Amino acid sequence: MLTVENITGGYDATRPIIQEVSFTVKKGEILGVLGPNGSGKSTLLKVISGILPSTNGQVLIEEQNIKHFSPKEFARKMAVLPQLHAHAFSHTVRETVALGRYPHQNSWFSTWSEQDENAVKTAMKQTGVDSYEHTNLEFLSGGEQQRTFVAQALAQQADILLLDEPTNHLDIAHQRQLLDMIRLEAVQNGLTVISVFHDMNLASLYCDRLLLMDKGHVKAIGEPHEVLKEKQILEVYNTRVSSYPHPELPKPQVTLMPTATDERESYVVTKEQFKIRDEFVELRTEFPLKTVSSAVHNAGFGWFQSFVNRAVDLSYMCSDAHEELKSYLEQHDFMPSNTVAMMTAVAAKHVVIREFSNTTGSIIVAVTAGVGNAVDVSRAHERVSKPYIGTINTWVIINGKLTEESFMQAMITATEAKVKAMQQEEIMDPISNTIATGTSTDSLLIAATQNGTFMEYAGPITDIGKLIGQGVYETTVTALQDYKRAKGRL
Ligand SMILES: Nc1ncnc2c1ncn2[C@@H]1O[C@H](COP(=O)(O)OP(=O)(O)OP(=O)(O)O)[C@@H](O)[C@H]1O
Repeated sequence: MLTVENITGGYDATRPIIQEVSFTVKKGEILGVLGPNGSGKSTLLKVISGILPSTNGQVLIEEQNIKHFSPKEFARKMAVLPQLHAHAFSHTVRETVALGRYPHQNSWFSTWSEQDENAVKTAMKQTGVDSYEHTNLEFLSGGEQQRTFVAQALAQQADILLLDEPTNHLDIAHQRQLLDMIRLEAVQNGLTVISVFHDMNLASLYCDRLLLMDKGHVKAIGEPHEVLKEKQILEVYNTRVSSYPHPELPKPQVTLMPTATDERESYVVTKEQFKIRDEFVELRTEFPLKTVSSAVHNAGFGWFQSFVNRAVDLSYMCSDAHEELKSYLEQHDFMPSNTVAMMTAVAAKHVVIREFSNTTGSIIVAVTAGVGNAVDVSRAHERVSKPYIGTINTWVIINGKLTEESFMQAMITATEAKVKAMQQEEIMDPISNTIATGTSTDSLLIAATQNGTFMEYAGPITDIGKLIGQGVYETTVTALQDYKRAKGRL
């Protein structure tokens, strides 16, 4: 365990750079150090590693003050990758890495052991520099040089590793490779790591805890979600960020919010922009719309400029509907990465498109309703049969600026309105013989221009919620009546 106790220090005793810094790092833990330029991150590492003096406080390794270690003893405890290297360009990669073995030798290179050899070879392999071990550093790229210096620090086989921007110069693949490897060393071999990062997202992904420096002081220390708070980042960096979850890991990620004004002009989507083709309904917009949907293609949140509701034959069967739909979009001149698409068994000509407005703004609702597969969701557990095609696809396009909360509430409001329409039209679940709440494959899309009226909430008592409720209900009722008419039931 490394303990930093109330450390104050810097380059000049009369002007301490870091002040009263305290924290502990457990064995096998990775602590990421963040902070703006000049906040004292590198200075902190230099004071911890004894390169710079402290005027107050102490650094302890396993409860022993580092001042009591001999230089070689200390080097076996702690290895340092500095931010700026004294580039020994005339050395080969192997020679540079071998320098890391210095603390393990009695006299300079005279006792090169098998253990030294193995440590150098392993470190070169771990960092992927073994293939150019005999090349002089001057002939390597910045990233390759960086990895050689990391290899040197690893070859030192110290218990604690201090890294100053280890991913400097590295491409995304080498960033991942290096940090995966360091994480593995921490988890499997108990390597303790303190590393300076500029990239908050990488730090969040790979570190157990983060320490945020501000003007030489510790502003915050804790797990990534405790440190990467929007307000805290704004205070320290004077920069607005937005935090979002990593898609696979419980690690927050942040994205920069530019101060530059939005170049998009104010614009609205109108009903006339919808086109009904033979095989699909399409909407193409001038600017991307922020969208959340359960569509087949590009579900979830995103920004998209074209929207497709494709009619397929009742017998449509495909082992990979995602791929098939993607090539269909390409064939029909849609850019798949910029398009949300869903499928229906209802002919495109049966789509019902309506525009609704009140003082808050306007929305357009488009519904295709096929209810051959109607289900009462509260009785669905009684079913064993596989679903067949018969889907209600609902689009709600909103001229306004929604929060994420409103997007979610808009989905609930629209779903409730659809259920009410099913009730109104007495659409039955043929198996339970109760009123259906939808079909087993319904899809919903909410898309907003993100300019115009700010809509913080979209529940039924808000102006926008009222529009969605009325709009989805009335449009769905009409679509259901059309469906019945088409089936000759009315
Ligand atoms: N060699 C030096 N002599 C005197 N002062 C220095 C020296 N190096 C840095 N400083 C000062 O110490 C302060 C902190 O610098 P430090 O390098 O620790 O910041 P940092 O957080 O690592 O910044 P960066 O993100 O830019 O690498 C700065 O105000 C800087 O001017």
